[in-house]
Amino acid sequence: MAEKISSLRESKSARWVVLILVSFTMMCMYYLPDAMAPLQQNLQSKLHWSATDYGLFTSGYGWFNVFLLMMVFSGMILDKLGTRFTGVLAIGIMLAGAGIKYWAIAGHVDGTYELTIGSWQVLGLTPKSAVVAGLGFALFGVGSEMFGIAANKAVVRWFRGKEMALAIGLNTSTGRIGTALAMFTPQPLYNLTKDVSAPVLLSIVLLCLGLLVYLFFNVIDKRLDKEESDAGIASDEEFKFSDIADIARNRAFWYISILCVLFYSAVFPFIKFATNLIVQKFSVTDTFAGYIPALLPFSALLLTPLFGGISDKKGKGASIMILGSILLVCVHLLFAIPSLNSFPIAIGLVVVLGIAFSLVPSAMWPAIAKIIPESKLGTAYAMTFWVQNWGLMLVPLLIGWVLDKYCIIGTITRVIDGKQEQLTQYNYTIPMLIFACFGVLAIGFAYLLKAEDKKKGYGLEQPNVIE
Ligand SMILES: NCCCC[C@H](N)C(=O)NCC(=O)O
Repeated sequence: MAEKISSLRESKSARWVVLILVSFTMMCMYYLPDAMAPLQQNLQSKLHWSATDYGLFTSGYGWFNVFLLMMVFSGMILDKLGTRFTGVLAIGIMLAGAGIKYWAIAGHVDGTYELTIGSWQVLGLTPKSAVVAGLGFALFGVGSEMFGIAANKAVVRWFRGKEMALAIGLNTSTGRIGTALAMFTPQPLYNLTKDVSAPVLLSIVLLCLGLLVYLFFNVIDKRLDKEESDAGIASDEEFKFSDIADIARNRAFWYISILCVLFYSAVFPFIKFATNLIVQKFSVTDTFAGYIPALLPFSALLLTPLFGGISDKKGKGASIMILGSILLVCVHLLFAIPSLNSFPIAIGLVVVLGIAFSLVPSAMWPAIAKIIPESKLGTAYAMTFWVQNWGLMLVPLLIGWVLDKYCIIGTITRVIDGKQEQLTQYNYTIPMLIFACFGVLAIGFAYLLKAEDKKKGYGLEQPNVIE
C-alpha cells in the first residue's frame, strides 16, 4: 500500500502551521546578517575601522562556507540526518557565531594585525576587532546557510505538488521581515544605548526564540515521518558522494547557481553599503537613511509570495528570472548616475530593486526543486549556496577596497556622542557600476537557463501546482 496518501501533508492547516514555524525561525535568523549595515559609520568611527575593514568583516559571512566547504558538509548532514536535527544544529552554530561577533563588536578586542606573505601585505594594520567579528560572522554564516538549506528542504517536503513556490516565497519573505527589522531597529537601538553591539545582542535573543519555535516544528514533522512509515512510504534516500557528481553534471543547475551568485552579489552586499550610500549621495541623516534600504526587504516581503503564487499557477519561472535581472541592472545604473540625487528617486529605486528581489528568488528556489530529485535536494541547495557564498564573501571586500582606493572625496567633521569625529565621504558611482555589471551577467545566464529548459523540458516555464 505504498500509494496511501499521507493525511498530515494533505491537511492544508498542518502544512501552513509548519510553514509558519519554519518561517518564524527564518525571520529570527535573517536579523543578524544585515544588522550592522545601518551602523556602518558608527562602527567605523567607534572601532577605528576603514571601509576596507568593514568590507573584510562583512565578507566574514562566507569564509568558512567557502573555504572549509561547510555548505557541502551541511548538505550531507541534512540529507543524512534530516531537517529536524540539522535545523537545531544550525541554530546552535549561529548562536555561537553571534556570541563571538558580539564579543568583538562590544569592544573586548583591541590591537591590530599585520599579515604579510613574502612581500605581499595581506592585512595591513587591520583592527583585530574586525577580524574576530568576521570570524564570529563566519561561524554564524555556517549555521545560517545550513538552516536555509534545511528550511528549503522542509518546505519542499511538505508542499511538493501543492503550493510549493508560494510556500518557498512566503518562507523567504518572512526572512525579509528579519532583514527589514535589521534596517529599522539598529539606529534607534544605538541612539538609546550608545552601544554598537546592542543589535547583536538582540539577534541572540531572536535566535533563542527561533530555537524554541523550531522545536515545535520538529514535533509535527516527526508525526509525518511516523505516518509515512506506517503507510509504507519510503523515507528519503541517504546522501551519497555520487550525488555531488550527478548534480554537477546538470548544466541547468550550473546556470541557476551562477545566476544566483551574480544576482545575490548585487543585492546582499549592496544592502550592506546601502545606508552609507544613501547618507552620502542623497544627503539624508543616518537615522532616516536606514529606513530607505528597509523598503527593499519590505517590498520583497509583500511581493515574493505574490510572484511565487503566480509562478505556481502560471509558470514562466525562467522568464521571471530574466525580468528580475533586467530590473536589477536598471536600478543600479540609475543609482550610479551622480546627478540623480534627489531623495524620492532613492525611494523609487529601492522599491523597484525590491520587485527584482522578489521576482528572482520566487522563481529560482522552486526551479532547483524541478531539476533535481528530492533525495538530492539538500545537497543541491547546499552546492548553490556554496557558489553564492563566493559572491557574499568577495563582493563586500571588493566594494570596501574600491571605496577606500578610488572613491574618497573628502572628510567631514561631525559631533557624535559629544565628540568631534572625522567621517570619510565617498562617491558610490564605481561600486554601483560594479553591481550593475553583475546584473548584466545575470541576465545572460537567465537566458541560457531558459534555452536549456526548452531543450531538456524541465518544465521551468510550466505551473507548479498539480490540480
Ligand atoms: N542575509 C542572509 C543570507 C542568506 C543567504 C541564503 N543563502 C539565501 O540565498 N537565501 C535565500 C534568500 O533569498 O534570502
